[in-house]
Amino acid sequence: MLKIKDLYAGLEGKDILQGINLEVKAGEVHAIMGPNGSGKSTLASVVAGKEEYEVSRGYITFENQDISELDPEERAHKGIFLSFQYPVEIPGVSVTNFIKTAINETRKAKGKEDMPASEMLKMIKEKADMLEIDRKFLSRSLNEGFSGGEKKRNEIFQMAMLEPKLAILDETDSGLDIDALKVVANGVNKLKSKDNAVLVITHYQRLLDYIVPDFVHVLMNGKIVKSGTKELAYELEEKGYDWIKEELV
Ligand SMILES: Nc1ncnc2c1ncn2[C@@H]1O[C@H](COP(=O)(O)OP(=O)(O)OP(=O)(O)O)[C@@H](O)[C@H]1O
Repeated sequence: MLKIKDLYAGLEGKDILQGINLEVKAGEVHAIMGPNGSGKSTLASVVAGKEEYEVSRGYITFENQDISELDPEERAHKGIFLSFQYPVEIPGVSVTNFIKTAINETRKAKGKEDMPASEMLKMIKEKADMLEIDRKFLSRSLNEGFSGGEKKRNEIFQMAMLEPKLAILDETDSGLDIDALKVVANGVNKLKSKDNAVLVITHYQRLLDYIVPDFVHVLMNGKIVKSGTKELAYELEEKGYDWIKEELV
């Protein structure tokens, strides 16, 4: 589904990513871990196509199509979803209206009509129930005065509604209390199928107890320096990153 080959990318002429190789197949969950500043969020942003980032070498393909030149909306329409590290506030636009617009824009890009209102309403109810989201929450202005946990819950609601092929979750565990963490993980797990994939960026092994990864990768200085299974996440939790740095010398 997603193939990243020898990717060098960054900002203002400086490469933060220094030769990333990664393949994510349909049905797989990959976790990216690594010390602060190693390039995890940059990788998420580059895959999602954030405009300030430039690719200087290598390529990214999604479903066998080079997406390196596509803008973020086109990538979203193809089914790539990135949860925002710092969600924007949009006063006057409710959670529900925002997602309705997003869904209909995606349909339009595929040449489909708007989703009928009754179908949309049914889907909103289903997904809100699944994620234990209060109905009152749905009519609030997007992210305005949301607590950290509410922001995350809203992101997962957006993801559940959009049903992306590739969901990239960046720092999803920050600010979540343990119950909210379970709800978020539950949402991700319900989205999981043999046809879609999840890339989850996290600092803590804890989240991976709930969203169980097939592969764990360690990013350091813009490179994937080690890959393994979920056991690697336990090892990192216990030992930190220094032992990997020592292995690399
Ligand atoms: N907009 C920016 N301008 C300048 N430097 C940036 C910018 N965004 C990222 N960087 C730099 O790129 C490097 C990688 O940052 P990135 O946010 O990708 O790391 P990260 O692994 O997600 O870190 P953390 O775990 O702290 O969230 C850092 O040194 C950071 O300072």
